[in-house]
Amino acid sequence: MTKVAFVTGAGQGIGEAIVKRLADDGFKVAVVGRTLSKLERVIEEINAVHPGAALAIAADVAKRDEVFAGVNQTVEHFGDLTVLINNAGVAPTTPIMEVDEATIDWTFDININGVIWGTQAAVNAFKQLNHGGKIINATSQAGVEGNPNLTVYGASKFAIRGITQTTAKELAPLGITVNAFAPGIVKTPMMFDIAHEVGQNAGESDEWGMAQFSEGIALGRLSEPEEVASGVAFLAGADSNYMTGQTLVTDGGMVFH
Ligand SMILES: NC(=O)C1=CN([C@@H]2O[C@H](COP(=O)(O)OP(=O)(O)OC[C@H]3O[C@@H](n4cnc5c(N)ncnc54)[C@H](O)[C@@H]3O)[C@@H](O)[C@H]2O)C=CC1
Ligand SMILES: CC(=O)C(C)=O
Repeated sequence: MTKVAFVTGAGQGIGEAIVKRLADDGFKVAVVGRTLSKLERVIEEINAVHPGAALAIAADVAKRDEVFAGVNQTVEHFGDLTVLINNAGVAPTTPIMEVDEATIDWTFDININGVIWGTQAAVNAFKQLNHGGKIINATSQAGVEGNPNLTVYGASKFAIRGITQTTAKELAPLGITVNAFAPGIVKTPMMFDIAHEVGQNAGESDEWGMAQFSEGIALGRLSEPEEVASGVAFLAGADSNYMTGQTLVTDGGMVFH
C-alpha cells in the first residue's frame, strides 16, 4: 500500500517538520495550509530530496468544503490516503476577563471544527478506498493541564483529547485509529508570537515572555519541531497499530500524571 499523509498547517513550524519527516519515512505528503507561497517553499524542499513526494494544497481547515476538496485532490493525485493529521491551529493569549465571543469563535472554528472536518473527510476517503487508516490530532500540554491566560486555546485543546477518545471508539470498527500528540513549548512562529505578546503585556522582552513558558520543563530546554515530528512519525507508522484514543505527550516533562 502506498503511504499517503494529508497534513494541515504544514507551511511552517511543527507541520513543516512533520511533512519532511514523513517524506523521509517514505510517505507521499499533501502539504496543506492557507498560504500557497509558504506551502510551495516546503514542497520544493521535499521534492528536491524525494522527487514527486509532496503536493501543495491550499485549504482553510475551518471550511468543511475546502478540507473535503483537499482530501479528494490528494487521493486523485497520489491514488490513496492512509493518514490524516489535523495539525493546524491558532493560539490566542486570553486573560479570562478579556475573552470575547469573536476570539472564541475564531479559535474554535479552526482548532475544534477544523479537526472535525478533517476527521470526516478522512473517514469518507478511507471508506471509498475500502481500507482503514490513521487520524492524528494536535492537542498540547495546555490541553492536558490548564495554563494561565490560555483559557480559550486550552479549552480547544482539551476538546481535542475528548474528540480523539470519542472518535477512536466510534471509528475502531472501520479499522481507523485516532490518536493525538501533545507538544510542550516548541520553537515555532506560534510560540514566538505568544512569547512576544506575553512579554509586551508585562512590559518585558520576548525572551522574558518565552522564559515564562520555559519554566518547569524537566529536561530544561524548549522542544525542536523535529522532536514533535518524531512522535508523530511513530503515530503515523505501523509501530502504533495497536494504539487508539491516546495522547502522546512530548513536552520534556512539564506534565506528569
Ligand atoms: N508551538 C508550540 O509550542 C505548540 C504547538 N502546538 C500545536 O501544534 C500545532 C502546530 O503549531 P505550530 O507549528 O507551533 O504553529 P504555527 O503557527 O507556527 O503553524 C501553524 C500553521 O497552521 C496554519 N493555519 C492556521 N490556521 C489555519 C487554517 N484555518 N487553515 C489552514 N491552516 C491554518 C498557519 O498558517 C501556520 O502555517 C497547533 O495545533 C498548535 O496548537 C501544541 C503545543 C505546543
Ligand atoms: C502553544 C501551546 O500549545 C502552549 C503554550 O502550550
